[in-house]
Amino acid sequence: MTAPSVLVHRDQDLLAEAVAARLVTRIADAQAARGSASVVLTGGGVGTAVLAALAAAGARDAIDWSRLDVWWGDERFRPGGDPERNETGARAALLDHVPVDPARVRPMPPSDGPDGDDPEAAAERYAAALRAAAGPGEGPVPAFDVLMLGVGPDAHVASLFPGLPALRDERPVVAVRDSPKPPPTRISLTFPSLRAAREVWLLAAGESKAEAVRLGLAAGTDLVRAPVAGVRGRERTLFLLDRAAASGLRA
Ligand SMILES: O=C(O)[C@H](O)[C@@H](O)[C@H](O)[C@H](O)COP(=O)(O)O
Repeated sequence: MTAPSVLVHRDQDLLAEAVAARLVTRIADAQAARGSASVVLTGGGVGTAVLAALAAAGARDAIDWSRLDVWWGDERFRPGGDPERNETGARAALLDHVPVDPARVRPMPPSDGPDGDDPEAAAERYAAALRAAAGPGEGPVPAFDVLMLGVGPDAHVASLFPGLPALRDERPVVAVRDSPKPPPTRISLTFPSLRAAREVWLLAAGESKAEAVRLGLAAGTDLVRAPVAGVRGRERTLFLLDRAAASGLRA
């Protein structure tokens, strides 16, 4: 686990553009080094703004989209195409506009998918897909090149909410019921899977995130109270913020 570095940009628009530029470089570097790259997407306002900024960036063509694996850190357990699904937002913002290999885009199963309305079975299915994609010596999930996460004002990340049992679950992917943020039923990677990433990028914009960001960086934060403090990359952890989200940090 790596100690986080903090980068602050002026506002959410600039943050999204800067993260999109960083993604181009990160993905192209990983493809040069290992032949392909893997990213884990997040829903939420900033995460989706980053994807839209990437779609609009001329430099996006520096990515070989056909050699990119796309995963999600969490998903709202809703029918395919539902506007609440993180997948739906990511497709509209980016994936529908670039030549990704459809077989390498791995959304979490919807509630009308192969397992029907059974989020536990859907979580197991996603865990099996991750296991199958993991290389030798990588464990139950791949060593993702970059994993992006939003954070809630309550300091949740992915669908790991304060106080819920998913925080202590060692399985790679779990069903979450009773999420305090609607919709109540979700699927989420757990801490061990999130921590398998080479790089973790925590994205936050706006004053409402300032306390969660502060807790995420403070020493000794209780992970049950502030899950954001529990996610670190194996090689690098970045907190990518706008000024308002960074306003609780000491200069
Ligand atoms: O399902 C969700 O709610 C998202 O996956 C969630 O993890 C989100 O990323 C954060 O809550 C930040 O969301 P905003 O950027 O919209 O505040």
